[in-house]
Amino acid sequence: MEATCGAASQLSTFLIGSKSIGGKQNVAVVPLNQRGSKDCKRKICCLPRKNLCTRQRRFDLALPHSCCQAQAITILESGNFYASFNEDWLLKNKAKEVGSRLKGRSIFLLGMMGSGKTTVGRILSEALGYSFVDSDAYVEQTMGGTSVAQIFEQRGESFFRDEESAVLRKLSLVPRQVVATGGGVVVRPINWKFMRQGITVFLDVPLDALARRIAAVGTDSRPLLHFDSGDPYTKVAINSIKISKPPH
Ligand SMILES: Nc1ncnc2c1ncn2[C@@H]1O[C@H](COP(=O)(O)OP(=O)(O)O)[C@@H](O)[C@H]1O
Ligand SMILES: O=C(O)C1=C[C@@H](OP(=O)(O)O)[C@@H](O)[C@H](O)C1
Repeated sequence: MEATCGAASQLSTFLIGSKSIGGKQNVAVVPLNQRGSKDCKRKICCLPRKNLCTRQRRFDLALPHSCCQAQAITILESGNFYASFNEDWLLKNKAKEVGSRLKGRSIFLLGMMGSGKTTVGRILSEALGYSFVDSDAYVEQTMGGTSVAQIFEQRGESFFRDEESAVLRKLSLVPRQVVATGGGVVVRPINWKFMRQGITVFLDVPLDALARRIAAVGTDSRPLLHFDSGDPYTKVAINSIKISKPPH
């Protein structure tokens, strides 16, 4: 991993309710799957207010109280995606609400491995009438179908990051897309320049939920978790710490 490791205590600063990801401020944050939270005005999404080019101004798309009472958003927690109907519905409705304000600007979804960038990205793109692009899949395509795991194994992470940045540069020029990025995209400062041509949204998912999901699907497509020791929680936590550290 290119980013250096830091103390575990730094994790919460970056991931829990924070708007600072990879050392960058003003990333829209979407807390998902926080079962048991008492905050009924939980934000589902924060985007810049009015002029979406103005990064300092924000508005919160708070869930209606009635939705929270029905515990709609907590339904997704559990790793049981079959129970996701309500969150799917909420996401689509929020997309309709903000769609016209986006004015065609693309959305870049950020988040840890397993945070749901691909899952949410597909739903969001459909609701917005945008195209959906998975940046990992795009890199694989440019490499003639070589999988991300193979690229890591054969060429190393740095090579993958170069390819990823090249892909993001291209994507940053295209409007009306929802882009699911790779979990480690934040470690290269240049990537922020590309992604901020659109709107960056961080999917904020607690570590235990991430670990459960990764454990359920395995680490085959996630080479950064291909180290021997540790249960899924430990692996996800270690990786989170690495990419949460601001780049030098
Ligand atoms: N909100 C959610 N609640 C429960 N499981 C989810 C949720 N979003 C995604 N998942 C599951 O977690 C796994 C990883 O999701 P994925 O969208 O591939 O994440 P990412 O693209 O961020 O790595 C998949 O098995 C997916 O079905
Ligand atoms: O750190 C990254 O950039 C990567 C994260 C993973 O993607 P997801 O975040 O989509 O799981 C996986 O494809 C690969 O390890 C590369």
